[in-house]
Amino acid sequence: MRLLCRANPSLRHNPYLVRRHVYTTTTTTTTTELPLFSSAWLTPKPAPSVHLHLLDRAPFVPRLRHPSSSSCIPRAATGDIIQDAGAAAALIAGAYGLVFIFDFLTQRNLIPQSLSRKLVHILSGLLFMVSWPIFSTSTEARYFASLVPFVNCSRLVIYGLSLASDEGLIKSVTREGKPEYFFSFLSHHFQSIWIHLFVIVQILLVILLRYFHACRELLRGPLYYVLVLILCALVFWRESPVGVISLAMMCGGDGIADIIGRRFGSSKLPYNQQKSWAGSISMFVFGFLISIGMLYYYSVLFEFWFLAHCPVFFSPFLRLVL
Ligand SMILES: Nc1ccn([C@@H]2O[C@H](COP(=O)(O)OP(=O)(O)OP(=O)(O)O)[C@@H](O)[C@H]2O)c(=O)n1
Ligand SMILES: C/C(=C\CO)CCC[C@H](C)CCC[C@H](C)CCCC(C)C
Repeated sequence: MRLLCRANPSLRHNPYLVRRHVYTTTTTTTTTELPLFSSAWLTPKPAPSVHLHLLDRAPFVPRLRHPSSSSCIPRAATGDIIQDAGAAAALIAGAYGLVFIFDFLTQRNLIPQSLSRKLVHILSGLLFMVSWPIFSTSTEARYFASLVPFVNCSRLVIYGLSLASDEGLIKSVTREGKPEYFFSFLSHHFQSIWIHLFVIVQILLVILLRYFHACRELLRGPLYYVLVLILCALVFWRESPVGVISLAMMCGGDGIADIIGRRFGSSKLPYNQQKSWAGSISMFVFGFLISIGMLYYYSVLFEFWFLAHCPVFFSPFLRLVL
């Protein structure tokens, strides 16, 4: 990432890569940039005082919270809430659609179940991450976004515990739709009361599932997967490359390792006969390429915004030809 920033200095000012707080007072404006991998990435944003007003780091539409606003605590505007709720609803529908499409393709024997599962694995996380910019720039946006994997998490738990049945989901995201045993753990860094609550709920859930001890495969890989999506959305969101790179590696790299490894993985790793050189190498190569692609996607989005509001020579496209 440091290399990326050195190669393209404008990335340093990218809101997706660099946490950048801008505070305006009645007399002064202060800008603070944190080092790319500082632990301060995870620290809570300082609470605005009576004289401080947060300027959203908006990639698309920058908005200044007016000093004249009745409340000094930044709250999501109604427009933001409608936008975020709409985006979350659209993505939840999209997730149902994705599972439905791959179930349909598997039912028709157009693709094998193992490929269907890996394509759902690759596409759902990457599409989820690609769609983050449709959420508003309010501080609450990440909570709305994390509703999408949370709804899917609930589906997995409900069907995994056999409280209800959804053959389409089971066929699209499991190996053979057969029950398996479950075990798990969860521990991470968190920054707000909501995230603490989320972790407590998840830990209780894990204890409950361990107690029942007879859970389906839905409660292993797919459950870990959606938990990581929730975690990355809540903790890193669009503000840090850590979440983007983690999801690119988990969704893209790991999914492609399976597809390549199964086809060209005759030469196995010496310490693990389940994994091949072809699979492991493609995990790193494709994971790296997808990470770069995702970071570039976010940097280009920001530059488009910049292009609309700043002198044209900041455009990456014009920079290419100048
Ligand atoms: N580094 C890797 C990773 C995966 N694979 C191939 O992909 C398959 C699935 O690997 P993995 O994704 O780790 O397994 P799971 O998704 O946990 O389960 P499943 O094997 O049922 O897909 C392996 O059996 C192997 O053929 C590989 O060759 N090399
Ligand atoms: C098969 C999977 C993991 C095991 O290797 C992936 C399980 C995926 C979930 C059941 C569905 C997740 C949906 C995403 C949270 C949102 C996708 C949104 C998008 C717009 C399609």
